[in-house]
Amino acid sequence: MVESTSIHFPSILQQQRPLELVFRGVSVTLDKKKILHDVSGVVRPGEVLAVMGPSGCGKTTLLNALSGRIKIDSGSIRLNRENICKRLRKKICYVLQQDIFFPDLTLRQTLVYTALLRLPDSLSYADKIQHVDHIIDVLDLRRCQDTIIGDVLKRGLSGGEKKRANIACELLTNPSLMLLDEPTSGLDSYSAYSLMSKLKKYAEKERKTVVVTVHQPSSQIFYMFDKLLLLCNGQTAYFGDVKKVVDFFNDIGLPVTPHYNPADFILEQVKGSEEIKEKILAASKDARKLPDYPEELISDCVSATVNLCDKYIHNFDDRCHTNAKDEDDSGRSSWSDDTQSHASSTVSGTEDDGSWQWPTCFWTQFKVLSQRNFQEARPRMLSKLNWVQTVGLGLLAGLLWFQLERKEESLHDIQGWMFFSTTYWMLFALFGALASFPSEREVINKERLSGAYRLSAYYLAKMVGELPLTITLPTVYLLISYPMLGFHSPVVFLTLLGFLLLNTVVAQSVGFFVGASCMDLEVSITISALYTLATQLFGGYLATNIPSWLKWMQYLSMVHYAYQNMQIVEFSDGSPIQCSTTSKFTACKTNSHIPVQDILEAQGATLPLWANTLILLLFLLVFRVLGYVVLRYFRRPK
Ligand SMILES: Nc1ncnc2c1ncn2[C@@H]1O[C@H](COP(=O)(O)OP(=O)(O)OP(=O)(O)O)[C@@H](O)[C@H]1O
Repeated sequence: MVESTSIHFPSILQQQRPLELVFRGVSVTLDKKKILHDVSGVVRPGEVLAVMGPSGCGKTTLLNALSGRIKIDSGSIRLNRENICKRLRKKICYVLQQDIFFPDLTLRQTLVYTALLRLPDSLSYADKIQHVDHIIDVLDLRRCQDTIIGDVLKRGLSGGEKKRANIACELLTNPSLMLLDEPTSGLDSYSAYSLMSKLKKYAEKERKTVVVTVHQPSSQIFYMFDKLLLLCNGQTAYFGDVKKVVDFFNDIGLPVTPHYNPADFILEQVKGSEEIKEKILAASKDARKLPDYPEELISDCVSATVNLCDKYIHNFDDRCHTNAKDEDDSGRSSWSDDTQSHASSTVSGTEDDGSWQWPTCFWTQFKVLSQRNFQEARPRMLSKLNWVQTVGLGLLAGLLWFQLERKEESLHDIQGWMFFSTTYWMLFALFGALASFPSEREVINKERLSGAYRLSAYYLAKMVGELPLTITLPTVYLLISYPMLGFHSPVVFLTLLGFLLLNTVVAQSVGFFVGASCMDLEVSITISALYTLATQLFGGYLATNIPSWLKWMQYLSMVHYAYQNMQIVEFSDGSPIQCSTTSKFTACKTNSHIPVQDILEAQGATLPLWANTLILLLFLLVFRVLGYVVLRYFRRPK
């Protein structure tokens, strides 16, 4: 980390007001299990509060509560004496324990897209890029800026680099309050120290309020914190100055062994016997009566004891109004328009304007997300393996049905090629969309929770950004196989291609809808397999004598419509099919060629081209809308 580099924010981002965080008597129950009981603390601008405690004591739950991601049963969480609300949440950034990114994007691309989405439109593109460069230098990420983020399958950034990348994304927006869940986990001692000292300097210099959860800090890191909140079974075991914690333990008869890391010592105590835990918790309760216990944790600032708070109110802009007004404002804010997200680090141009604003307009969000979607999906959708598969199958299909004659004897083969082509691209698109969804969902959820963009902008961008990639491979496949079949009409080729692509895009919508609806990948694969196989059975090629009571099923088969359309085009506009001497078509008794209608009826087709197309478009619309509704109302990020 570049120690000498301080953080310079563009002037528009410097308008952030320092925030004092006060949480008092916070209790949280999850799934009927009491996780936090009466936890209190205060962190002032420029201070770093460390939340420590054994695994499972409720550190992450506390950060979730402070960020507004989970509801509290009782108590209050206030920023500058104001109950936390939607408007204030945008000033909070929450660096999650997990590093959630698109694995195929480079670090620089990730940061640039974050800046373009989360910095206000009033900043120019050049300023945003300059700011990204600056943050890259501050967090000493220049050497790895062009490395992909990576995941378990692809090597990319190291664990420490990912952690810093995670923080860099949040720092970009110059948040007033930073909540960091175990930022040093997985780092070596030097990197951990370096990161914490950078955060400490940042908090001091920029008057930021920082809360971090840590597991086992070194003593060097431990004394870097200003305040400590020690949790034991979800209760406060100690809250106060870090420098006084040793005295606290000494005073209750648990003296810290000399030359022993105090952080290790106190953690061992709160993991000790029930008797010791009781002793510590009782002493912590008694400490609330001591004169140096923060006043704002004793009295309720808003309700009655305004005088106590006056001491702090002068430090801050008194534009922070009462809670009632705020809730009223936020209820009417545009935030509720398109997202259910709350915790955010987004910066909008002006402060305290009473309503929530997206950092960028819809058009910017759509443009940036389309670009990002294209860049993120390209390596996945146009991977070497997919090229090999497409070219290989195009050649194989071309060789299998090579130079087919336009005779009744070849009819079944021509139809076989059409049916294979439609079903193959249906499966490819549907399962492709399904497989990409679980990892994408995590990133979207994180970004929706941070209030980075409208869901509608993301959704539209996803459709548009991926479209060129979705249509590339089927086009190549058709370009290879169609001429090999011996068919040469460019008009027929283009029309067939149109229907093949429509079928592919419809299948992708179904995959996206199923992926969005099912949280469990196995369930979504099973549902998709059932649907696609049923769709094939009722497509009109495999079974031509469908029992009348099951006939309705073919109307749910998207392949049915695409396959029928391909036949209508090929047999109407291409060269006609010659009757055989022993033709099964009655029309061949008087005709030398099979009428198109007879070919279609033999396959159970009844609808004209326009009707099949309209139904395919309806499939597309319905599944796209359903996918949006599911994400908007049923799969809200929590
Ligand atoms: N949604 C939930 N429903 C029920 N229990 C939960 C839920 N989320 C967390 N818990 C439980 O709450 C307790 C506190 O979890 P939390 O993740 O806050 O602990 P932590 O101190 O951050 O742990 P660690 O240090 O291991 O990350 C744990 O016992 C956990 O199993």
